[in-house]
Amino acid sequence: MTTAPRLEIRQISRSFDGRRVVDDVSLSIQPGQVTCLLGPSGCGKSTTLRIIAGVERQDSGEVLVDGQLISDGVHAVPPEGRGIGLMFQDFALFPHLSVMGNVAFGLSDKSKARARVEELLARVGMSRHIDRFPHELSGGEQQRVALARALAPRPHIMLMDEPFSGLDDRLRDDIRDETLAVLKAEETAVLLVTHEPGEAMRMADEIALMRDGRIVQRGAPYHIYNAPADRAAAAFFSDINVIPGKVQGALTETPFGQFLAPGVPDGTEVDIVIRPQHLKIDFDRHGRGPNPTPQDGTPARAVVERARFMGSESLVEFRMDFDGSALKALVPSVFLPKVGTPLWLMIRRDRCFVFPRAS
Ligand SMILES: Nc1ncnc2c1ncn2[C@@H]1O[C@H](COP(=O)(O)OP(=O)(O)OP(=O)(O)O)[C@@H](O)[C@H]1O
Repeated sequence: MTTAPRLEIRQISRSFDGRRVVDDVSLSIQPGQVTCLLGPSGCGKSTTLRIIAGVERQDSGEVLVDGQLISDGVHAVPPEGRGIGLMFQDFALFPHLSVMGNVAFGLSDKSKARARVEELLARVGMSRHIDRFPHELSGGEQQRVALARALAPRPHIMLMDEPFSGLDDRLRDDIRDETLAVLKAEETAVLLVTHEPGEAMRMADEIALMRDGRIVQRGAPYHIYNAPADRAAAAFFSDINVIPGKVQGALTETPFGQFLAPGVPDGTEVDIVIRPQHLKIDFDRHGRGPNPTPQDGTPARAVVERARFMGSESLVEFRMDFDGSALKALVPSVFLPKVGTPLWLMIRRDRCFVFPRAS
């Protein structure tokens, strides 16, 4: 038996001043699943979230909760009737209410409120602060209380818009992990908006990558990172190297030998994309490089233009002998070559992506 997704949106669109900022967006989320809506600033993430929450209306498309239609652009269940919890970056606590008062705020059955508040505060590690007021708490503590408050009415769905962006890095990692544990334990379906790929990869069961109002790719973090839909999708997650080529007879010529481009018509310009951590470096042996292996392919000589120590890694920038193009490699930081050193580069062919060049 298949059960309806906890949250489903179908072909949602919304325009402002004649510009489509949400364009035919569909998504579905199961109980206990975290989906991250990831994309650059202004791509339409928050508008999508606001439509689901019911504080913005769509021009077309449907929102369903547990298979029930709650909004189709004409009829809409009001925000408070949707069973949806919200947690936004600027969702401040009520300053005049204690932690207890804040977390109990959305609970209608006051006789059971104390037990529920205590349960949630224990879960977010805030039990001993139950009688404090917001101004007596640190930013991270306030965020935990905000999470407890959002979860108190047992929402089936939680919408989170950059909820951790006000926190410093270390605290943010801890609170993210705690939040995730609590949301999973409560079987809440979560849609989290972020523009940070690191946050999405850390939090998400599924990432929906959004650009110019559209979802350009959906999948598990591992899949999106390792099989990006296009060059921009690859570039969103890390620095990339782009080796340009032109296809002749299903092959393209590069400094690293020929690359297969099956099914690509002759004359098509392509970009071969590789992340800097997938370049290998080897020493120059009096003008000769390492012996090629089938996986690494042909090595190519290059000269170090810049090398930066970055803690656990070094970022080394090269100028290729073949055509003067520039490439970057991320290598363990025990290796920090001097500027001007000739070295040999190899690229992990199984980690390269070949995309037709975008015009
Ligand atoms: N009420 C509105 N009236 C006019 N334009 C709007 C309105 N709300 C949003 N927009 C525009 O729609 C586009 C998408 O905005 P949205 O807030 O959804 O993007 P976002 O991806 O969440 O960005 P950010 O990460 O910066 O919050 C932006 O160009 C924004 O200026």
